[in-house]
Amino acid sequence: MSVLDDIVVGVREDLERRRAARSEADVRAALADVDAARDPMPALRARGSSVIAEVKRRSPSKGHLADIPEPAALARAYADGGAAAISVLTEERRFGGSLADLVAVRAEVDTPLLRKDFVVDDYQVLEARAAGADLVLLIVAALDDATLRRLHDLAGSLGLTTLVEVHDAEETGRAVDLGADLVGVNARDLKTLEVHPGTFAELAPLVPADRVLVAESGVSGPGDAAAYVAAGARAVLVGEALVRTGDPAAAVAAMTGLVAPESAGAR
Ligand SMILES: O=P(O)(O)OC[C@@H](O)[C@@H](O)c1c[nH]c2ccccc12
Repeated sequence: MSVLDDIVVGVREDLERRRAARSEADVRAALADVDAARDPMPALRARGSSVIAEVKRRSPSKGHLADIPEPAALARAYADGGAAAISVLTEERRFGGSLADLVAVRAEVDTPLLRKDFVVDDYQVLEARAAGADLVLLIVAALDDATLRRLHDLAGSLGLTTLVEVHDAEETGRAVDLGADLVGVNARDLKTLEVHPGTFAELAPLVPADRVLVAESGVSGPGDAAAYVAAGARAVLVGEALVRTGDPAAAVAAMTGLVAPESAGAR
């Protein structure tokens, strides 16, 4: 079993526990009480790079990254640094997150929020919106086409933006065919956990220029961000480098507003 398959097994167990405690009908009823979802696309399409800053305590590949006793305080720093969106990892077993983190961050900032998890079931999309998320991640490698489309449509019907994550050419084709406006290229292969920094430049030309590309994983600072921007990224999604620095606001600001040099291939 690949690492991804293994993670999804645990995610399904956890989600069935939550569904037993709170019915889907209850979650749907709660949707009436949340503010309309914020649209992250105008900021992501604007000139100059954007940062999607992640609240991440640990990962299967790196182990412990940061304690983050107060996710809201970290999110405040990200917002102050000019993050276009904030990603909150809600997976519990491997990443040490929870939906409670998302709720806490939502109460603190007005920035668009991404629920970063292994979404495989309608229930998770509904609970994301009910918790105040504005975006959800859909990982192409974890979903068959019918499920990918159903989750994408459900998210759209709730006003959620989907970040559709790919790590090879086949998955990129599936994301493009789906009509995904926001495509994330994850340099970390979730099947092996290896990082391949060249993946972004390989896959970017396969994505039509009207879509917004996000470079995900292994971005350690402005130099990496600039390289991705030159290869066609409008945004970088950064976790580890931001949760480990002493000044997350400054770190976000340093990766924001970068523009591709004239010589870079326009997408
Ligand atoms: O901490 P990094 O290397 O900056 O990576 C952030 C983000 O890309 C990574 O957390 C991630 C990308 N896609 C995911 C899917 C599930 C869990 C986590 C991820």
